[in-house]
Amino acid sequence: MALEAIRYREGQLSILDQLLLPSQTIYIPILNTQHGYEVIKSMQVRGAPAIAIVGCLSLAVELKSLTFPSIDALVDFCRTKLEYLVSSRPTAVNIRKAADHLLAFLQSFQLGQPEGTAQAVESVKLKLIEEIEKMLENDVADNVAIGDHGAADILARTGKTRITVLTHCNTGSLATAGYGTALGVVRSLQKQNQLEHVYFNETRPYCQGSRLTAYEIVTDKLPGTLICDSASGWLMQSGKVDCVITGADRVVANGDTANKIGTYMLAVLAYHHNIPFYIAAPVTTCDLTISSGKDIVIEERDPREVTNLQGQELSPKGTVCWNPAFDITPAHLITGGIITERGVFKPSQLKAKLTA
Ligand SMILES: CSC[C@H]1O[C@H](OP(=O)(O)O)[C@H](O)[C@@H]1O
Repeated sequence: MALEAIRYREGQLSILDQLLLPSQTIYIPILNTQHGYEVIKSMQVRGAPAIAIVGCLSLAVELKSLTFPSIDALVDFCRTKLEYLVSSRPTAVNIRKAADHLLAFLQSFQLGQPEGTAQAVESVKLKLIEEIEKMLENDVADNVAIGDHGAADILARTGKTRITVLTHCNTGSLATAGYGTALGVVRSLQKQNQLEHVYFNETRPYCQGSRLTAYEIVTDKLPGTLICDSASGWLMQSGKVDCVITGADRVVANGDTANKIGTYMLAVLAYHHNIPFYIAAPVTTCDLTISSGKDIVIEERDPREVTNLQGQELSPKGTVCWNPAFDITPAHLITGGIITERGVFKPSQLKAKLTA
């Protein structure tokens, strides 16, 4: 069983420091939203679903030790903390959607009794904490459904009984509450004894593939091979790859998708080689408020993440570097479809299917 990115037991939250994997397995206690913000910003915890869950759980942990004079005061406190957490990383939408959901949840009580007795305020606070805690179980269940829907679609589309997958970045138990999204599809194929092989990209510069996905593949004894990002085209040209599946940080209304830098390159290569390209993501990663990918904010990170490798200077001082953390894959290149817990949808169908 792969390591847990998030540990939440008896109201205590800790996260696996993914900057230290695979050489060290260190869990960091998270006591409040400031800690939550810092570990998300530094990418000690990362992955669109995991970011949302850790951010919101850090609020739940902070709330436990606090009391509020009124429901208005509780709502104002939570709004301030959630907006701060949302500002930690701009591209993944999950934490934005989770914050909006929790604020709407709170406001449903506020309308009734903005002041409220001390007992009523405490009761609303505890209900909010329960609502946040449900995010953990919901995410794992969503990922298993994504995995099973994706496996069924690929088997039907290819007519094959054993599937070889190419994937990018880390989308497994280290990016979610468990099982994973694109790597969840790999796990479902393996569960059904229909995984021939999974090739996974190192995913420079953060190396989510060579450090994190490799960790999950080795731990779960999956038939996998690590490749350099630059080997992706040559592998596809070999004819070994039946499908390419990646995760997502934000899928917008027309199906355009933001994901780890290098995803667009894979989609273009897959299109050239006529290999189905899938995005695997829970509905919590879909943002119908944005009509197309041109309006998605792409996070740019410290160039030293490129010019340094685990503290080793790779490039001479003065090297100019551009380090976008994500890119946008246009819907027409997502030829396999968007795999969600509700089913696999053509990009053009997504909005209608999610609003039906
Ligand atoms: C299921 S994780 C989704 C997504 O998040 C990763 O980005 P990061 O490691 O920078 O948080 C990557 O884009 C994954 O595909």
